[in-house]
Amino acid sequence: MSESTDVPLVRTVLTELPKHFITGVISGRSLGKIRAFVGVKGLFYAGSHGFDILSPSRSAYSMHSHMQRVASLGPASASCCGQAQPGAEAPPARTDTAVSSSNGEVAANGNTGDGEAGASGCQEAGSGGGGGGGDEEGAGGDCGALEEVRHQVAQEYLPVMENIRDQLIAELKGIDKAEVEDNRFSVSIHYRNCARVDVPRVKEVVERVQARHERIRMGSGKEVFELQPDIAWDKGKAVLWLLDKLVMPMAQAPEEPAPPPPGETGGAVTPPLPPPVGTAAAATVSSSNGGGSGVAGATKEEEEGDYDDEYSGRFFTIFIGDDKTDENAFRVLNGDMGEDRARHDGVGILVSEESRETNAAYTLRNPDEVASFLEKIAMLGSERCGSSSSR
Ligand SMILES: O=P(O)(O)OC[C@H]1O[C@H](O[C@H]2O[C@H](CO)[C@@H](O)[C@H](O)[C@H]2O)[C@H](O)[C@@H](O)[C@@H]1O
Repeated sequence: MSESTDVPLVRTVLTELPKHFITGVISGRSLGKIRAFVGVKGLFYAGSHGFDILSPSRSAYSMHSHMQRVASLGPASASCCGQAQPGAEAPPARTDTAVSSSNGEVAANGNTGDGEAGASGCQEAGSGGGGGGGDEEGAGGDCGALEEVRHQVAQEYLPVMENIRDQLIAELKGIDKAEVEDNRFSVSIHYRNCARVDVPRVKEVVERVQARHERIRMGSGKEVFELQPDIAWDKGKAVLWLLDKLVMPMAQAPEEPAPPPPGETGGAVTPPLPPPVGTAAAATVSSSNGGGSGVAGATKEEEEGDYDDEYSGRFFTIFIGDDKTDENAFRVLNGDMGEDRARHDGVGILVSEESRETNAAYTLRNPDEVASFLEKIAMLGSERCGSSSSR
């Protein structure tokens, strides 16, 4: 977020959105940092460029009520989107790759770590939390909640990444203002404050450290180099994973009929699924460099509701991002990665003041425009609920 960005507005919008749409944040920062930075509960978070994914605690519950509303009686039954329906039960816990690990965030050259502590302590639902615990209380915590799903894509690389971090810290010591940032599955080497003449030296060190390790790739961003596991994973893959493994299965989950709406008696009959409702969203969140993004989902039009299976077409994903690494997610939503367009329909929105080559379909100029856009989406969500509950 730029300094002029209305941060409280962004937070309010991000708090509002998940009541109506499945909402998430994907960042190059570590999971712990991005959760602490955004500080909103009820979102999906993916850190380390999507290598480290965490569903919100109680997400299954709230999504369940979204979906239950959709699958049972349609809008007329809704108390309101995102509100738990009376008697609605949380679906069983889903667990995935759950690990516990030490707090991995360190910083060099004066860049203080921001407390990954316990980000990995929240993932193993119902198992006592394992590890750190207490990660960013108030920033999405709820350790021990049964519904959390943690998915770490390259867990076996953690010791390697720690080695890389330590080597970089040691070998960049002689270069003034070069900073090493530990993002757990990605180590970022910032040179924004270095003398221009030192930048090639920074690059040399990074390349040397990279060459010492197998299957490590080097990327770059805004005045930053990044080393990360060289596996077929990125923000686009993370979006697909979220859609396929969490969002769609949860949409399918409710099989029991919803309780009847107030004033009605008798069991609810489950009619065929109504047209697509809900959305998945993934996006990077704003950062102090003025970039940033939020996420939201949108409703598809009823006329488009001719689908060949019960998942397809039900989700429309809006991915907003400003970083080079967001292009992978834009590509996924364009269907450029051979993905089934019907299943992964959506659009990418690039946040940029300047015109630049992109796979995104649309542009917003800055974080303030992102905030206004998301506010409108949130309003649409709440209007939909308002009108549906009055029907
Ligand atoms: O995926 P994102 O959420 O867009 O994160 C990308 C990088 O964000 C951070 O770096 C950015 O902000 C820095 C200042 O805080 C700035 O110096 C840098 O140029 C920006 O790219 C973060 O520090 C990186 O690790 C992320 O990869």
